[in-house]
Amino acid sequence: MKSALLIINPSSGREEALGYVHQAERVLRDAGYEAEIKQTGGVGDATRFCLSACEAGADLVVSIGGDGTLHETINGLRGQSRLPRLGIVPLGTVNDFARALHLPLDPSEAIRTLASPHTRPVDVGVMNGQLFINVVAAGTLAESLSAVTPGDKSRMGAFAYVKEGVKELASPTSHPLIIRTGGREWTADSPLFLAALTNSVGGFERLAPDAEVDDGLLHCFLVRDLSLLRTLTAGLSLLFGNLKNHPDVTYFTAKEVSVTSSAPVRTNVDGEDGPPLPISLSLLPRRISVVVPASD
Ligand SMILES: Nc1ncnc2c1ncn2[C@@H]1O[C@H](COP(=O)(O)OP(=O)(O)OP(=O)(O)O)[C@@H](O)[C@H]1O
Repeated sequence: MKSALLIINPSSGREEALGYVHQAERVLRDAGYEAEIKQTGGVGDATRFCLSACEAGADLVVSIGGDGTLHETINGLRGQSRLPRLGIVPLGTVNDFARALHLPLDPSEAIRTLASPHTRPVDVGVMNGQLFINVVAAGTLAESLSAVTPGDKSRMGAFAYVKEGVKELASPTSHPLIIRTGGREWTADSPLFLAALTNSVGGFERLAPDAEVDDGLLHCFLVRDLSLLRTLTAGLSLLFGNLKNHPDVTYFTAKEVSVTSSAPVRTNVDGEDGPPLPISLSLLPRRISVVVPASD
């Protein structure tokens, strides 16, 4: 019999995940899995649960929660030679990765998808030895996203991020950032550097419209110091999927990038607080197989 581990974060999004446990168990049992269920209680649990499932030879690991739970779950796959397939039931606030993969955003439909025999290989990012699945951001705008509280997320959903972002955009602060890739180098006072693996960042599905989950590239945006007027035009470019062409944005793709600063600058990785700069980014092409609907 095949084995599956369901990792459930009861606090994700609007705190609805536990209500889907029985349905998920039933779908997996009908698909021939013996399913174990583990509930996270705090930071690092999803990583530990996933790691022990890998070591026990699990065929499928399912993340039931938001992007943060998914981020912790995939970090349990680090260094493993035989990887289980990854199932995703998006129950977070934004669910960027599920959007990028065109997975069903309706939890019941996503649970039915777990029985699908189809998978799609996806790239995984590496930042200072940690894995990420969606995006790394550095700078004051990234810090403002980390200021969103779980209470705000439960109450306001994705609007909680918009609220903090708009507050920061009204008077953005910049830090001196140095970006290096291959033989190239950029230095700029910047409120934001982004490296995205997928097109969906913070719920904006048009931020990096060229990014594919399996293209083997980091899609990088360096935003230079902006006046309020230019901030507004950059906001519009973001909405219309044209950010990379904005005159104050440097866009490039790379397989490896480093970001340093002479100032203390924090990062945000997959929507969660990350380490301070310096960071080194790279990726593992098509490393994880994600269960997708039959039509994908
Ligand atoms: N039982 C728990 N109570 C509180 N926090 C938890 C619990 N289990 C895990 N966590 C923490 O929840 C965070 C992940 O939340 P997740 O991203 O899944 O939901 P979200 O923040 O609502 O969604 P999104 O990332 O889309 O904004 C991680 O920091 C994790 O350590």
